[in-house]
Amino acid sequence: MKYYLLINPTSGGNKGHKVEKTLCDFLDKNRIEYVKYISQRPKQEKELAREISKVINKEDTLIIIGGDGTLSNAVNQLPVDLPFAYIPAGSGNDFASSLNISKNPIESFKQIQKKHMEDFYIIKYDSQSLSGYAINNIGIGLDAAIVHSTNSSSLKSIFAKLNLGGLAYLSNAIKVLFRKKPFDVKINNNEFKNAFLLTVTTHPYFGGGFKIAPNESSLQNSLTLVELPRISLVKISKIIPQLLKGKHLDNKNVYHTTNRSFQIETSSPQPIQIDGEMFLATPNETIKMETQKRVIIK
Ligand SMILES: Nc1ncnc2c1ncn2[C@@H]1O[C@H](COP(=O)(O)OP(=O)(O)OP(=O)(O)O)[C@@H](O)[C@H]1O
Repeated sequence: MKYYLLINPTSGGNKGHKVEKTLCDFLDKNRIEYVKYISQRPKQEKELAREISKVINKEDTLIIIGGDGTLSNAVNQLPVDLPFAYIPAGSGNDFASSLNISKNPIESFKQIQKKHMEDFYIIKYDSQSLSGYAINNIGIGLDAAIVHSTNSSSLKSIFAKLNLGGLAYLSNAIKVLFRKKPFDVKINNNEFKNAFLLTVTTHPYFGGGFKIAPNESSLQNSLTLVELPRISLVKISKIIPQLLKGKHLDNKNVYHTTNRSFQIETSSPQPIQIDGEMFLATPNETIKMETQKRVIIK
């Protein structure tokens, strides 16, 4: 029995490397057998996940160490029935928050050692140009533009080092708010005019800790869709404090619904973020999203 560690050392402004060191010192000290797979370049965790899944035995445990992006890339390559564990080392760590996984690496490792397995649900998506799995959320429009702006901002790693991942999103959200144009969209064949923000999520957390869907849970076989039309900036500014308190769904301008699957059709090209990675939806792209069961060791 051994542990397979898949590590992104650069995640969370090099937090991945610190977590690797702390964990490996602990494993060495306690004579626990492990093998390290360290990603040396962006996206290499995909290859490493495929390699590990070919050699790992039933009694072994795969532990993914990195941020939400690393986990998302790895999960997309793993067989759906392969249980895995996760130790967060990102800047936002929304996935870890969703399953209450400790951000202390030794604490979360001790929990993993107990080998408690739990079913949870991620998003399976499919369209003319995109297919795969999302562990957190898929956003179209404003949401994607914010993620794009945050990822390309030099402030992200500074905020990460200060443990303020959410602040990086908030400052970029305010910047993008003034620029993004609304769009028309069909959700399960119902027309929504002037959509501005549209997110489908499998758990509450979004953008480094904001609860966009406070009642959703990864442990539930469901997805929540939240949509906000382009309303005046005065009205939007009233929603921001509500969002910070997790009360925005009470606002009459915010549409939300929970289902096991959604079909979304965009009428114009729109940026899409899938677990923080940017794509572009072509006009009339139909994106189907549904729940997909996975197993976590925690
Ligand atoms: N050695 C490497 N050098 C640079 N980038 C890497 C390396 N290994 C992996 N990556 C890439 O780093 C990107 C960011 O990783 P990740 O999202 O896990 O960290 P983060 O952005 O700090 O955390 P979060 O998503 O929680 O904010 C991923 O797209 C991943 O492919």
